Amino acid sequence: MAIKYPIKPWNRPEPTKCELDYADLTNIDLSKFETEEGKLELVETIRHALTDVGFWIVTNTGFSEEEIEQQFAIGQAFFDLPLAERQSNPCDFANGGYFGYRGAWERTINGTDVKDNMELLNLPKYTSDYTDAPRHEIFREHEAIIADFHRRCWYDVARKLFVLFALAMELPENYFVERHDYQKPSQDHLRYMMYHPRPKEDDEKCRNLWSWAHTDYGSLTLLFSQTVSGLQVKMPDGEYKDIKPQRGSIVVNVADTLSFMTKGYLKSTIHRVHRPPPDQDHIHRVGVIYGCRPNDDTPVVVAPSPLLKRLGMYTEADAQVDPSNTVTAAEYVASRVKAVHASSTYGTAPGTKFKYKGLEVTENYADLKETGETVSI
Ligand SMILES: O=C(O)CCC(=O)C(=O)O
Ligand SMILES: [Fe+2]
Repeated sequence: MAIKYPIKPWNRPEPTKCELDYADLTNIDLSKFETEEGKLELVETIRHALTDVGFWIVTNTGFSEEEIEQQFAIGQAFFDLPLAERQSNPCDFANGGYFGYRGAWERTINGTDVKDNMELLNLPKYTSDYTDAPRHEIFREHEAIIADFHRRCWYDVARKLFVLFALAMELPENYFVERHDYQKPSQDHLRYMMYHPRPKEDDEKCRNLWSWAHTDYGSLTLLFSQTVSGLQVKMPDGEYKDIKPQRGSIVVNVADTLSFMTKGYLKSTIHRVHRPPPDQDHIHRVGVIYGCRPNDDTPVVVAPSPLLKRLGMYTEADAQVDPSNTVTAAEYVASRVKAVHASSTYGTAPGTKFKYKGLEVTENYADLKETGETVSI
């Protein structure tokens, strides 16, 4: 059968020559996971890194550089399709749905006339629950490669990190794995993403931000390292630092539900995407991301970790919570997706809170220090 959607090799952009202030992130070398000794060493590393930034560099994940570049190439091929074709299978934001397509230039940014420059496509899991999920023809044609990549993001990377987190928190090894079972329905997705360069004058009107400061909604985000700079993480002192591209590695961060399940011990860290440095600000910035979320029916309750108990963070009230009467991961994520995406504007006033039945995060906000604004909490 003739190939309708050939995937052209992807040319990785050159790293910036500008000097940026990079965050010093702990490296988690997953090749060590395979031996008992190595695994214990990783647990020690994680134990020390758990509470620092909430962002790590994960290496030796089993993905070759070629496999990763192939995913960027698939993303690029999708974004090269005619707009009408890309626009099929839109996300059902009104109902909190996040599988499918979101176009760029659809929303204005926080009171300005500048439009959102971010375009994305989220693919659900390759399991029997999602056989009938709408998928663009290009993805069907390359399904074998994409499905393999999708599954390995979970089995080879997220699963191992969940084991390490559980051990570091003195929980049964599979505590988090069971709550994120790849075979069960969840909002996990593989994302191809593109930021379109915008005129300097437009960027200046929205603080040069391509993605507003935010936390992610699920449990873990796996961001395949890319060479166009811009991703910045908010450090504990409130300053933003850049994430240094490291070919072949994955930048991993904790998101909201995992933070709730650990009473904030694991930090859902605020990050943003800034207009890239001058030698890269004309490049279409392609991203490949795996967003990991708890199984849809997982109650968002605090894990009974002996560590949290010793720290006084797991309280009697946490022990009394009835899991059958609690917000589920699917409910939380859907309500947040709805709040952020089912709107014609993007970005909220500094310090705005998103609340859903007792779960609360600070919503897409510009940095208070930068704006000089204050909020009463
Ligand atoms: O594009 C990036 O580097 C980060 C994207 C991001 O933070 C997100 O999609 O949640
Ligand atoms: Fe994010």
